[in-house]
Amino acid sequence: MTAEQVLEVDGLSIAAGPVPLVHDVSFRLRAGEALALVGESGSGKSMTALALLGLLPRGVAVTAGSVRLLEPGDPSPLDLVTAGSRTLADVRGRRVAMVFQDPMASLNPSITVGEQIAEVLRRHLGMGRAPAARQAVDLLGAVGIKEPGRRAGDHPHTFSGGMRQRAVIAMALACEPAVLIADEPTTALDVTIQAQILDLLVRMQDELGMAMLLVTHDLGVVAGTCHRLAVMYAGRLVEAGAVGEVFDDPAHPYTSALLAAAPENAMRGRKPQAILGTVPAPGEPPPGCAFSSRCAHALPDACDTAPIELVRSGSRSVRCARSAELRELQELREPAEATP
Ligand SMILES: Nc1ncnc2c1ncn2[C@@H]1O[C@H](COP(=O)(O)OP(=O)(O)OP(=O)(O)O)[C@@H](O)[C@H]1O
Repeated sequence: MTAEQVLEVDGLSIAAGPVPLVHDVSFRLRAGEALALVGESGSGKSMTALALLGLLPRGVAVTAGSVRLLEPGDPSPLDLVTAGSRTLADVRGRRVAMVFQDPMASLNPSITVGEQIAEVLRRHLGMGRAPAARQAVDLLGAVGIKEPGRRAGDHPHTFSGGMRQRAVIAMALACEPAVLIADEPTTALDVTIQAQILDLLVRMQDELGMAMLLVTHDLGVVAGTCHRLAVMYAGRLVEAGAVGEVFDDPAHPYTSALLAAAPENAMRGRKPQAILGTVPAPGEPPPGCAFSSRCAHALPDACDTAPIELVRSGSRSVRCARSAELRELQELREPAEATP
């Protein structure tokens, strides 16, 4: 049986004035499932994540599509794109929570960490002052803060970067949201701390049965953390599927190039190979495939004349005119011979 769907993103498009940034992005999140949204800087991952909670920067707006938050037995799910600011404020932190790269962006420097978490519990769950304070301490303990009773009374600046991110996670999870959106949650942290924070996210996700959208440019983070993977390029989804399947048998040359470029050697035994060239600027999309100018497999007739559609086949989808042929020829997989 498939787990219940908790979030349905359909045809989401985002623009900064006349400049389109994200085009027609669709994906589903199920309870207990982690979906990674990956791609190089500027591919539109953060804009997509921010749009889900109505947090787009000034001047950037959703131009089409819907983000439906589903609840079992609810015949009319909430569309977060059209929801009013009050509804969004109620949903944020209660049903859908977000963790950003910089924990200080989510923490108020002048209020103790315990009070900030308690405030979320009071606001969203209507808890009294004393029980909320006690629950805040429990939450800090649950995310691995030592001596949580004492640390709850400290201000954020007395916490290390990793501990601050743990506190932000405690705050995000305080109301046991159905969906957690984590945008590069470990990018600003030391490598050893990164692994601990990822472990924490996976453990909490599992314990609470949450759905998680993990935005990352780092494929090393995806393996072992996420079940499914959606790859974005120049504002479009170019491939999606189960992590193991996509890693073993990428269907898009861009995914293949990202795997070959991953320092964590997602393609084992190979030296990371940089992807040459640059992403086309948002306002100047080419007529055909946006990756064509960087793709070793592009053919002018097949790839450069008309937009390439996203084609679904079972749980996989891919936007590449030559995908079937290239997979058949094993052109996109890890080369058999590993270089020492
Ligand atoms: N405030 C803004 N106004 C207009 N355009 C923006 C704004 N912020 C970002 N963009 C543009 O939107 C596009 C998508 O950016 P986005 O931040 O979503 O990419 P990303 O994949 O998350 O990259 P990164 O990992 O660097 O954050 C980029 O072309 C970027 O220049």
